[in-house]
Amino acid sequence: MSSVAESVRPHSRNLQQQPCLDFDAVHEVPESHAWPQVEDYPGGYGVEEEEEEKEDQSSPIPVIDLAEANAAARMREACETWGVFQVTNHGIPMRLFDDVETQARRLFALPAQQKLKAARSPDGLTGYGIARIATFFSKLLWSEGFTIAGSPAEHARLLWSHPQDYSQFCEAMEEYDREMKKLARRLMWLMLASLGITKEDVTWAGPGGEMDGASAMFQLNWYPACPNPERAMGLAEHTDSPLFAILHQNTTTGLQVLQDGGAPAAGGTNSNSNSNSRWVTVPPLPGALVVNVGDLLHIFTNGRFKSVMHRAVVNRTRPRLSVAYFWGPPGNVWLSPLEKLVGPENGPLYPSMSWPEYLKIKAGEGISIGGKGGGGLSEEMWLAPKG
Ligand SMILES: O=C(O)CCC(=O)C(=O)O
Ligand SMILES: [Fe+2]
Repeated sequence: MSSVAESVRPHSRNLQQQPCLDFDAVHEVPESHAWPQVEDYPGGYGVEEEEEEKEDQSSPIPVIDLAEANAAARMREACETWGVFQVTNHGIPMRLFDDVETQARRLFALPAQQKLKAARSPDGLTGYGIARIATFFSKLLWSEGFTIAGSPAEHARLLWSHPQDYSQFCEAMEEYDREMKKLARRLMWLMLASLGITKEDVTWAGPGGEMDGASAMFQLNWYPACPNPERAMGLAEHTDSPLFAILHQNTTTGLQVLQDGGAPAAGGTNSNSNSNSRWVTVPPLPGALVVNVGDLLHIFTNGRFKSVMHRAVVNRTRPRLSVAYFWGPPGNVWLSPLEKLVGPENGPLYPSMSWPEYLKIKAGEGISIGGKGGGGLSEEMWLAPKG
C-alpha cells in the first residue's frame, strides 16, 4: 500500500512534547502540520452542501437497518468485504447525539490554556490531548481530542469551575456511555452469531454473555476547519485495536476507509497511483452510526472479519466532530482465534498472545509478525498469515 502516511513515517516522539496548535489563530497550514498532497480527498465534499448530499447516495459502504430480518447476515458480508458498515434503527435517540455534540463543542471552544488543565497525563488514558497515533508520524495532525472511560468528572472539573458547567457535560457523556454499552453488546453478538458463534463459545463473556468486564472507552475527536485541507491530515491512517469501534460523525464529511484490491468494485477512479487501493468516503447519514471492525475481532474471527484501515480528513470551512466508542474484551483476556473458526482446513492465522504482547507488536517494538516488523500501525502485519 502506498499512501501519504507512509512518507511521513516512521517517527516516534514523546506525545507530551508536542506543541498544541491554536487552530483558530492560524490562516495557513504551518510546516509542522503540512502533509504531502492527500490522495483521494473527497471531491466537493463539504465545500457545497448539495454536492455532499449527491455523493451520499452513491456510497458503496453497506447501510444496515438493525430491524431487518437479515441484519446479521448483512453484517457478516460487510465485515468480510469492507470491515465497516453503517447501522440505522439502533435505538439511540438523535437528541443524545445533539447533546453530546453541544457539550463537545463547549469543551473544544475553551481557550487552549484551559483545555490543557485537563491534559492526559503521560501514562494516562483519559483527558484532553492529541491523538495517540500522532507519535508514529513526523507531521502533526489537524485535530484535538478528549478521551473518556467511565465518568469524565475528574477532568471536567478542571475544565469548568462551576458545578453546573461541568455537570451538564458529565451527564451527556455518561448517558452516551450507558447507551453505547448496550448497543455494543448487541452488535457484538449479532456479528459473532453471523459466524455461528454462540455465547458459550466465548469464555470471557460470562455465562449469559453479559461481558461485564468489557473494556470500553470513547474519544471525542474535534477537527477544526483548515485553510488547506488537502495538505493536512485530521487523523492519519490506522486500524482500531479493540473488537470494534462505533462511530458517530456529525454532518461534516471526513471519515475514509481504505478499499484494497479484494473489496467489491465501487465505481469512481483510483487516484492512489502505486496500488489498487483507494480511499472511500463513509458519508455522514443523519442518525446512522458507523461500525469499524478492529484488530481483535480480526484475530478472534481468525481473519474472517477485516480490521479496516481508516483515516479522517479535514474540511476547509466546517469543523467536524466524531465520537468513537471502542469496545473490547476484558484486559486480561488471552487473544487468539475462536476455536470454532479454526480447523484442519484453516489453521490459526495468529499466535495466542496477551493484550500487552499484542500492543507491543502493534507499536512495532521489535516483534515481527509475518516478517514485517517496525512501522507500527500498519495493516501488513495483520494480513500476512502466521505459521
Ligand atoms: O473521525 C473519524 O471519523 C475517525 C475517528 C477514528 O478513527 C478514531 O477515533 O479512532
Ligand atoms: Fe479509528
